[in-house]
Amino acid sequence: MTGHFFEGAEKLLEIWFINGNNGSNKSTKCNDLRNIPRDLIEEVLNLVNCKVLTYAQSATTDTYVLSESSMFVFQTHFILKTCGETTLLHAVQPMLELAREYCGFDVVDQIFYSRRKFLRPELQKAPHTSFDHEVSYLDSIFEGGSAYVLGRTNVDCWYLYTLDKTCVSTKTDQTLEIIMTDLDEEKMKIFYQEYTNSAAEATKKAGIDKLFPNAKIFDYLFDPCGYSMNGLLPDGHYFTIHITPEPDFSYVSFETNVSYNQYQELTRKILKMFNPGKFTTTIFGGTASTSLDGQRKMSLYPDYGRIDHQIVCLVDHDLMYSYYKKHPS
Ligand SMILES: C[S@+](CC[C@H](N)C(=O)[O-])C[C@H]1O[C@@H](n2cnc3c(N)ncnc32)[C@H](O)[C@@H]1O
Repeated sequence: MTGHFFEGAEKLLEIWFINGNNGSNKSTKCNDLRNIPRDLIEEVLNLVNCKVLTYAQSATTDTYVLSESSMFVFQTHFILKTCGETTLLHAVQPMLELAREYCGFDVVDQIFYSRRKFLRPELQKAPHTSFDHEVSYLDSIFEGGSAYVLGRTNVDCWYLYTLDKTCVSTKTDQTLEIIMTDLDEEKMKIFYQEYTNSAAEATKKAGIDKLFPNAKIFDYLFDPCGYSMNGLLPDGHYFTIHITPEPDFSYVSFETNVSYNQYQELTRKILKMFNPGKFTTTIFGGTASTSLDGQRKMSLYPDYGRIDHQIVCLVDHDLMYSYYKKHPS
């Protein structure tokens, strides 16, 4: 394979912290990741090989649109999502040090590192050259890590690394991620500067602004093509969409932490918006949030066959992975 290529598949890292020193494991006002100076966050992002394109703050969240995807910083956790040939895991150790120094967070409550199988793994830089190398890297930092692979390793699969322990703060959290490939070429034209003048116009044309009408949207249209957006909802929830529209390796991801009861409807809207040939959904939930049981029966979509469907029950979280392929027309 030669010529232009971009690895859309993101590496996704989420780290939750607690203050082990105050006995109660409760965070105080000083225990806040948003206290880390912005220039130090940017230094960490340099190590990962990505740049900040836009930065904004809400009452609950600092949000960064990056040259390769996104970062969200909340009081007790952060989410870093980077694509291309970035070296996301180089952010782990520096972020642990910054969290200790500026926020008094001396204990990692939980970590989730996940990604889909890369299209071209041979282009990745260490430690991302294989999942085994990523696991060894994380094992050198954390104790009690567990590594999982879901889906078919010879077709399409999804990897996860997490800590095998009970957690304090993540039990009520939930996340939906939809990863789409083989996208509709007509729909992907929206995300080329040749057809669309600005990021705001792309957001409108695609209907992204209608997904959560009360969201504040931070969007970016790349030259000559490509699109990234972060959305902040008034209640502190987020959503984020990243688009690689080139037909030979098209890729779109959608992620949100809004509540479970919206997932079915949201997935339908996203499928209509992008019309992928294949997609996976991962639904992640703390065991204290609404049970995944309802999702299990609901997650069927008319134009698609569900090829794989796996449920993993971790110590404090349940995870549902599903892989779908469009029916031949
Ligand atoms: C950063 S965006 C979205 C990333 C996201 N992970 C995805 O693939 O859905 C990637 C798209 O922007 C294009 N692009 C243009 N200039 C870029 C740049 N300087 N850095 C990263 N991507 C760029 C790529 O070719 C690709 O189509």
